[in-house]
Amino acid sequence: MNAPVALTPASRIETIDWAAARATLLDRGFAPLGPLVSRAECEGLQAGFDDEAGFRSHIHMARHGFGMGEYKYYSYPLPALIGDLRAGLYEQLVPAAETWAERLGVEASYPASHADYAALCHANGQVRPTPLVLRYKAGDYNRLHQDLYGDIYFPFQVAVLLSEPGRDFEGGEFVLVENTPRMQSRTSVVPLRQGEAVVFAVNERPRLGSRGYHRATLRHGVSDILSGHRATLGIIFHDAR
Ligand SMILES: O=C(O)CCC(=O)C(=O)O
Ligand SMILES: [Fe+2]
Repeated sequence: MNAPVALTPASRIETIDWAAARATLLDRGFAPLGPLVSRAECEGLQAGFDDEAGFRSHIHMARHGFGMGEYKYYSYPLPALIGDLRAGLYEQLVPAAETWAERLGVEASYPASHADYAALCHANGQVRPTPLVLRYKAGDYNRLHQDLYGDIYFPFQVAVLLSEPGRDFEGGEFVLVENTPRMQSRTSVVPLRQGEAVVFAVNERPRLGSRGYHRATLRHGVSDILSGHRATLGIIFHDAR
């Protein structure tokens, strides 16, 4: 059985050990956050995939060379659960984003609230919502990629696994690959159960080397789904051009 998940998204976000999560994120470029979405909500989000309403576009990944599988971007207004998670997670991640910018030596200021951050995106012509739900079946996969949608981007994003490994699908692991200049790639597999979340770098992370911080580039993807069906909720904090 999965651990019970507290009632509201805000209270679930509060139960996360953010000091530890931010430290892991800064150290490795990703951090598992544990249970974030209840089983009933996971099932509800998956069932909603077949609705026409509520989404702005439906992507068949093979047509774009992204892999195999499909995804849909939500339209505004976002479902309350997703809007609440997006706003609540953003606030907890701002301190890490600021440290990150400092270490990378970039000018960046992140408003305290996601509403203000979204307004910045919108003023820059990035007005289309980016939260999405992805669905894969046996044989599908997601090629390593980055979710950049314009000049403005928040350095982290969150993915929530909506299916239960072993029960609903096999294979289909969430993977991250880090590339550092003059070094070979490093791969990380993030084990997730239904409703569990991971926060990870959208693009680059400051990596501590012998001469201070340098940039390492991260990409994420999903290994082959061997059987069954797998779904994910993706929460990206910047909007798209
Ligand atoms: O299905 C996954 O686990 C990866 C989803 C993804 O690419 C994303 O959330 O940006
Ligand atoms: Fe992605």
